[in-house]
Amino acid sequence: MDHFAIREGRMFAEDVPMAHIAEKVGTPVYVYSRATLERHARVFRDALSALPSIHIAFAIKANPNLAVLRVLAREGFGGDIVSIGEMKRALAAGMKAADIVFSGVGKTRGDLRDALDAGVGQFNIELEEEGVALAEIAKSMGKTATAVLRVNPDVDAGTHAKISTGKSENKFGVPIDQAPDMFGRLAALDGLAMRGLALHIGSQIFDLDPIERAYVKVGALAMQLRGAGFVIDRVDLGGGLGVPYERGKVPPSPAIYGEMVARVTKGWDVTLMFEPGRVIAGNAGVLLTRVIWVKPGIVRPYVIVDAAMNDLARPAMYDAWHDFEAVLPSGERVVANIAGPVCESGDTFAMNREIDAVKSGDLAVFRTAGAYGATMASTYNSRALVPEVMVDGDKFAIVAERVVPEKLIAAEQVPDFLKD
Ligand SMILES: Cc1ncc(COP(=O)(O)O)c(C=O)c1O
Ligand SMILES: N[C@@H](CCCC[NH3+])C(=O)O
Repeated sequence: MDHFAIREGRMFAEDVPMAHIAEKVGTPVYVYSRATLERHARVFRDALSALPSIHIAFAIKANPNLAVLRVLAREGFGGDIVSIGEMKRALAAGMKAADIVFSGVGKTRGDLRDALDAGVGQFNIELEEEGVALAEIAKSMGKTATAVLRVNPDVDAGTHAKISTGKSENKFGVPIDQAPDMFGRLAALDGLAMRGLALHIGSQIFDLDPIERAYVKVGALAMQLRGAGFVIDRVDLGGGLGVPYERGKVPPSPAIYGEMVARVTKGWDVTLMFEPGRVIAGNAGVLLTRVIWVKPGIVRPYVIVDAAMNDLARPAMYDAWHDFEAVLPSGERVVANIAGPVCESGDTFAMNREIDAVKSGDLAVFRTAGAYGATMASTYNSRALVPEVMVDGDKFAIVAERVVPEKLIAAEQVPDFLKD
């Protein structure tokens, strides 16, 4: 069921007309559907229901909005964090510290201390020195940190180069051939309880084969370590499942993924942990925008919208596709380019795309913008920070306000030495 559907000629978010949100909040604005988020959380959980023991930690980087995290906390999800800022958000949204997994290659000693202090449930160690530091800090605090070693299985996830994380040249995880000895050295440290392994080979993955190959490698390593006498009671399988950005390009469903996981991990006798981000939030949000001008071009017209690369960075960063649809479609279609107002040629959402015909003042949405959308927004060109709205049936609420230039200017100062 699509919660951003055209009914009686106009687009709704659940039961709220999109035009109503634009009128009340202005544009550009991210619009999230609570019902979609809940459905995605349940579909993902149900897909793993055959597994004996699981823990799902939403990858907070995908969408750290407090209301979004609150919905997922109520669905029993923990959080996968990569910063103390994300930890603070997870806790503020009602996730339990024990359900938080701390990933990331650049946790500082201060980060490790803050996370231990808060009672974070699992540390995914990305290099030996980090593990040694974690052990020392935990010991000095009279604590024991529960940890797993993130391995880099050297598998190509077949995704965009900038979002691949499991190849040997990527910065993530320790080389799998060095993992057995490193695990042994870390397991011997006071202050650290090494309990298993983690991996995550990339994002927006459409092919389950590389994921399966990576899981098989990590499973074999887990069994080898257990055979050597180590306690291995958890394996964190990461996230990465793709979503359909473009009609007709459909990734493997969570159910198919769940069947593969059940088959590959049979007999592992561990708690399996998952860190889904995009698959939960991606299609639970759209970016609502208004057409400023339609500029005749030499080759094609440019539809200039009031959203820009600072609001939705994915097209500029990864040449990513986001479907563009009019809120009041006339049925007429045109081929056009779509661009934002930012002073960069890269501020282009689509080139030579067949889209709904739109004119100045019309509303439209970029779809599949609920993950890696608002969270990657900036204020480049001194534009306001884009606001976020959540819809729940026929109600909606602003869940992040538009941060206007006056507020941004108020956080800056001209120093005394420049005041004369
Ligand atoms: C360690 C880790 N876990 C989980 C995720 C979430 O990935 P996705 O949003 O593709 O599910 C990422 C991002 O790629 C990640 O780096
Ligand atoms: N930000 C990326 C995904 C990165 C995933 C985090 N490791 C995207 O928008 O597709």
